[in-house]
Amino acid sequence: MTSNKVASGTRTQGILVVISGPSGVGKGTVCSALRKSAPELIYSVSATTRMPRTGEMEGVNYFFKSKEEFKQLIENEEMLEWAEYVGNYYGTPRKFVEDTLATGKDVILEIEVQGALKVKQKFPEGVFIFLMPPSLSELQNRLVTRGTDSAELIASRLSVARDEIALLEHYNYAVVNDQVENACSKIMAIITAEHCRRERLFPNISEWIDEVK
Ligand SMILES: Nc1nc2c(ncn2[C@@H]2O[C@H](COP(=O)(O)OP(=O)(O)O)[C@@H](O)[C@H]2O)c(=O)[nH]1
Ligand SMILES: Nc1ncnc2c1ncn2[C@@H]1O[C@H](COP(=O)(O)OP(=O)(O)O)[C@@H](O)[C@H]1O
Repeated sequence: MTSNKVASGTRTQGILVVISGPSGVGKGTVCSALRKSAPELIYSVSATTRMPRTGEMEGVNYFFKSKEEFKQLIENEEMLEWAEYVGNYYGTPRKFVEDTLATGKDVILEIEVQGALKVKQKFPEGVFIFLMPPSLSELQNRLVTRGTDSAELIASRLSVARDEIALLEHYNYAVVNDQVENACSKIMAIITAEHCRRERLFPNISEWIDEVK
């Protein structure tokens, strides 16, 4: 990975990377693989009103909140974005994201599509990556295989997925999650390319070119 410390020694803002896509596409799986392979990326832990699943830990998977607590966070403007998704609230704590970006580190948000589009309004300079399933039938297989949802909830997630895929055009990149390793490699390539594009490697490149002329 590239460093966000520019040659002159000035620290620049990190990149906000938003990984989104329909439920069951593999956002959680891909992000936990990235967490292992690219520990320099910082993951934002969301708040939610949904019940913890077996093995999930407070502050690691989510900050678990009651509906009242969640509404209070919204009122106090502590949420960068929030969305209601299949009957529960999910949101990104604002301060952690802003403080981490200010230290020059890249932050990953793994969030659903409505929330991603709200973040885009506040951080248009972010990198918005839509994780695509290889097909709708494979998406259904993954939701069934995961075994966390009832048939009714799976049908509801699939119906939401069709509307979400229609919003692909608002994203900077689409990555098909065929194999987890492929998806991770593509995401890492995108982040590296974005660093290069923002001239993080040679932020003073024009001065340097003047010097060699
Ligand atoms: N808008 C928004 N969506 C979130 C946030 N955190 C998680 N999500 C999304 O909410 C959806 C439901 O998450 P979850 O209940 O963990 O189910 P799963 O991802 O389908 O296993 C997923 O699409 C998550 O990516 C958040 O902070 N904001
Ligand atoms: N590339 C892949 N190929 C096959 N199965 C996958 C792949 N990525 C994820 N899965 C499986 O699909 C299911 C949904 O993945 P998950 O990460 O929970 O999705 P999301 O976070 O987008 O809701 C899980 O059972 C996971 O093991």
